[in-house]
Amino acid sequence: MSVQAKVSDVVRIPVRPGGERAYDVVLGEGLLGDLAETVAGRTRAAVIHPAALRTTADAVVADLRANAGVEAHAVEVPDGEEAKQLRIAGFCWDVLGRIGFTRDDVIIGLGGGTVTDLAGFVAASWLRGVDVVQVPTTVLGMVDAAVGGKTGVDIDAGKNLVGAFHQPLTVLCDLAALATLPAVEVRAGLAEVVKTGFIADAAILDLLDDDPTGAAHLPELVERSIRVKAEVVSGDPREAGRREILNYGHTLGHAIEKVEHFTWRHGAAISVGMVFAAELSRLVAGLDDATADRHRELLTRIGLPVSYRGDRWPALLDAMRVDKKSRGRRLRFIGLAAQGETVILDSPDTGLLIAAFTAVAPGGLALPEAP
Ligand SMILES: NC(=O)c1ccc[n+]([C@@H]2O[C@H](COP(=O)([O-])OP(=O)(O)OC[C@H]3O[C@@H](n4cnc5c(N)ncnc54)[C@H](O)[C@@H]3O)[C@@H](O)[C@H]2O)c1
Ligand SMILES: O=C(O)C(=O)C[C@@H](O)[C@H](O)[C@H](O)COP(=O)(O)O
Ligand SMILES: [Zn+2]
Repeated sequence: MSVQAKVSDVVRIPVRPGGERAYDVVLGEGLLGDLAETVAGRTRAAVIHPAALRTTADAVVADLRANAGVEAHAVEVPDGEEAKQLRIAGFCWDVLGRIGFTRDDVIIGLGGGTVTDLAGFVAASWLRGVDVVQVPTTVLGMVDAAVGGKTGVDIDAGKNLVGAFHQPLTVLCDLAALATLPAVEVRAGLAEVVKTGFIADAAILDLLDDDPTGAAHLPELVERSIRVKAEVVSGDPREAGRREILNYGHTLGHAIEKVEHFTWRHGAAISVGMVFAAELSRLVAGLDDATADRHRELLTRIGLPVSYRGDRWPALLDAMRVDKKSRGRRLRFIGLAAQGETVILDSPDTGLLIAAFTAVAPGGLALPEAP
């Protein structure tokens, strides 16, 4: 495989986080060829990637060596959430040490959200911060993970609990990469697209109603989602306030991921989390029935899960307490008062939390009996 030439129109979406690096998210087909120009002048590049993208990574390395004069190295990491581990960050740091990576060298994150999160974290921590170019190759990576500078790894105590904010140099979303993406991964990415629809851009939901596979409108869905994320992150890069809306569905979603030992896809977990958030919003924020019901209907049509085991409630509640939105002993959720109108649900009553969870637990809660 060789790096493709540019074949289509390119859209540039600005991310302008005040006080932090400004950059563009570039969206089009055949963008890998842009990498040589982007990193020209650097001495070294480390291309962090999973096995599934080995051929692409090798082609990028060859291109950077031949056309940018950069000493490029492929750094292969485990697949999926297995990559987002301190042990794997340690492996990457060892490689960087071995190849003598300096402050003006550049890391390239080539892969799904797990890889861009890991590569971003390695870049944030190596020598206290080096540049990273994000090249997301999944729907989820393009519409969400690679944009906005949240980087990190999972630990036993929970999801993304160790990390840093570190904005990339640029984000290259090459839609051609999605040709090899398995359908189950497309569906997982659509969960974040649906999230963006409910919190901000209702047109997204209409496009998915029209074709729940996403295929008919994929470039538009990706572009619309990136535009929302870019706008939110530009206004609040360090999540001091409004950026929290991007966490819609994530409080329960991340808890499910933890309880399932990170074997669930992120998109699948937040799909259940959004149905729960919608039920809670119906109970405490006056969300209308049509919008609340639309969550379950649309996510089901896409093929995403909308329910979870009732007997796991105590473990989920424990996991939610270390969510980054929690303050002291207060659990906080992102809710919806209406389509596109987010609200903070601060310390909802336990009975209402249980009522909302019961709506996503088909067999009921089946809590352990009191001794
Ligand atoms: N930093 C953020 O703001 C942010 C936002 C959303 C999600 N995330 C994180 O993103 C992660 C999920 O990302 P994901 O859904 O992309 O999962 P992923 O990175 O595990 O990728 C999914 C699978 O697709 C494979 N793959 C990737 N690109 C491919 C391609 N083009 N062709 C074929 N196979 C390919 C991968 O090897 C993997 O097996 C989670 O860890 C989540 O927490 C981060
Ligand atoms: O970019 C954000 O901000 C988000 O919350 C986007 C989420 O989709 C993403 O899963 C993020 O990694 C969650 O962040 P966390 O701070 O809850 O770990
Ligand atoms: Zn997410």
